[in-house]
Amino acid sequence: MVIAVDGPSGSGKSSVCRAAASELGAAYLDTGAMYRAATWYCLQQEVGLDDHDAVEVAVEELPLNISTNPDHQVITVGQADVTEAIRDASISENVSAVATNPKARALLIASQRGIIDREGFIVAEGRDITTVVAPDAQVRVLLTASAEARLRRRGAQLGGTQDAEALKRQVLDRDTKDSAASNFTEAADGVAVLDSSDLSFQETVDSLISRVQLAQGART
Ligand SMILES: Nc1ncnc2c1ncn2[C@@H]1O[C@H](COP(=O)(O)OP(=O)(O)O)[C@@H](O)[C@H]1O
Ligand SMILES: Nc1ccn([C@H]2C[C@H](O)[C@@H](COP(=O)(O)OP(=O)(O)O)O2)c(=O)n1
Repeated sequence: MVIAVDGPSGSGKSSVCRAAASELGAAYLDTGAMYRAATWYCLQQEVGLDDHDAVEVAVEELPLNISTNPDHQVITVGQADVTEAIRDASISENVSAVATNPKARALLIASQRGIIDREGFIVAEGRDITTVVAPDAQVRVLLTASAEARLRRRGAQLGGTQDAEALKRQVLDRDTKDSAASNFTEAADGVAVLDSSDLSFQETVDSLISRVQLAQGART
């Protein structure tokens, strides 16, 4: 069974999907981490992010490894453990350049489909999982939250280190740029909306799990 979750920045995708996968005993795939790792690699190789062809080449040779264990997330690029580094503000502010590169997307999407097929029982989250990567997923959810809730959550998550302007760039402005590559603001046909604005973290996890259990019941 494949559980596909999309949504804007700070809606809770990574934390909610990781917790739900852990409770369900499923694998977990953070596709945003793959775009972040690709961006880290481009910056490390000093590839100009506006140079589309150079970004393509870099993503083609990207030596990426991403774990699918929800309880132990490790992301490596070659020998470098980039698990922490890809969350840096410098990556958040540059990642849209890779995410809006069509060839880079095609390469990463192919890799994501390979991981999903290999795992079988998996919660995969991002921006285009319900629509492009795994449109046939048995559970398809658009996880949303108000802009205010998303800014507040991201600010708290980063320990109050970012000022309001920086947070806006990393959350709202990035969503605007990313919208050019995929539509994650409206639910496509057959995709259920889960609005987490007024839910606690655990209520959001429980809501996702109950949708999975409903789908599991429908299959037996
Ligand atoms: N329903 C919720 N209520 C309160 N906080 C939440 C909720 N969902 C997520 N969070 C918190 O918001 C922060 C951002 O969530 P994250 O999973 O990183 O979002 P995304 O992957 O969509 O960008 C995390 O610290 C997370 O624990
Ligand atoms: N399936 C996906 C996943 C992420 N992206 C892009 C959009 C985002 O700016 C980056 C990083 O995604 P990530 O989910 O880590 O971002 P947030 O944690 O939600 O802020 O990758 C994408 O285009 N398609």
